[in-house]
Amino acid sequence: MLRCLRVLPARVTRNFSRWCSNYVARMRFINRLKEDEGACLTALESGDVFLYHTLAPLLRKTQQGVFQLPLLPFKDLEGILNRLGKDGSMVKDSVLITCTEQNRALFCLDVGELDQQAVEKECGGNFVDLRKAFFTLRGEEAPLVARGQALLRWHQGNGFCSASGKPTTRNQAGSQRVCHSNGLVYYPKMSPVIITLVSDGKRCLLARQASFPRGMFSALAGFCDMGETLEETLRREVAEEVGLEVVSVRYSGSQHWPFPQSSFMVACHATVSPGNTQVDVDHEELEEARWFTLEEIRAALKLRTPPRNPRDQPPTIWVPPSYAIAHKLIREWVDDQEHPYDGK
Ligand SMILES: NC(=O)C1=CN([C@@H]2O[C@H](COP(=O)(O)OP(=O)(O)OC[C@H]3O[C@@H](n4cnc5c(N)ncnc54)[C@H](O)[C@@H]3O)[C@@H](O)[C@H]2O)C=CC1
Ligand SMILES: [Mg+2]
Repeated sequence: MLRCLRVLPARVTRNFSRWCSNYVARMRFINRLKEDEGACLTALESGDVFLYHTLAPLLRKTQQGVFQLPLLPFKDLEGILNRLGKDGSMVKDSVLITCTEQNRALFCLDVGELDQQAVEKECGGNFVDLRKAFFTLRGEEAPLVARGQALLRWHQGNGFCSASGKPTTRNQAGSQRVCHSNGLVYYPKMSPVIITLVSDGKRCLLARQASFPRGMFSALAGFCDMGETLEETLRREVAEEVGLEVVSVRYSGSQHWPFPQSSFMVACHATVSPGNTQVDVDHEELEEARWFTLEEIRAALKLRTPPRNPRDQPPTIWVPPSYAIAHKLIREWVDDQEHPYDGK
């Protein structure tokens, strides 16, 4: 980032430092809310809450036909709960998600114990499956619903201490749970996953699991084993799933992936040597894996995803849509092929 800043005009760097100091203040504020019960409650009372019903987020369709995540001010939500015959103090069960750039704390709450249709009517929206919400929402809202569901799911599944069997209690922010009988503290869990696009210099390797939608191919992925480095996971997964030995690894980026549960996806490019490209697929894990040329990948990237006509014969090859980190890896690979790094 600093290297980029050197070549930016002064106006841009001034704006960046203003944004940066606001960012630092926000991050410190969020951190304080996790530690300070009173401050967190005050932030909730002046903040906004978005809703889930049995882990399905509430969305609202605007007159322009765009789906949005409705944010309900604390007082409004208290009123809605009272009208539905519930004690409004239930809002205090909300879990802290983030703080907006306008410095409003943002929380989420699962109202699964209320009648779904009654809440929908009161709030003017619909509870939809997370997968649909994640694929429909725009910009920043998709990661927010994913994060909210992951935290709520974690709370719902960690109400008891696995050592004592006694109930655990959460802090106001919902960033941890404690067993008071033995002092054990539990934090939300994610499973680290490596996802990698393997290249032989001219082609890239994509695979499909039997559970993927018809025609969809993606990068190779696998969960980290206990004690492994990411590089070790990557080399092992590629060896296990397609029988190839990786010779180099380059980090690309990361993404929280909410399906089927919370995974922390770390995306990397990998290469095998051009003399070692014979694919040997583990059919327990993958239905198919094969090398694709640049032309085939360009054609797949041009398709609308998922395609309108998935029953076509023969099936069209398509790749995950733009919000999936696999898509970013594939686009980067195409860029690298079209504009190879010359080392300068
Ligand atoms: N965005 C994308 O394009 C893709 C995303 N993925 C995601 O990557 C993740 C891992 O991919 P897979 O190929 O399924 O992994 P994988 O190749 O490690 O195989 C899955 C198996 O690993 C075992 N396993 C080990 N640790 C596990 C854990 N913490 N949770 C669940 N199973 C565990 C289970 O036996 C499971 O059947 C999944 O969350 C999947 O949704 C996978 C492929 C493409
Ligand atoms: Mg796998």
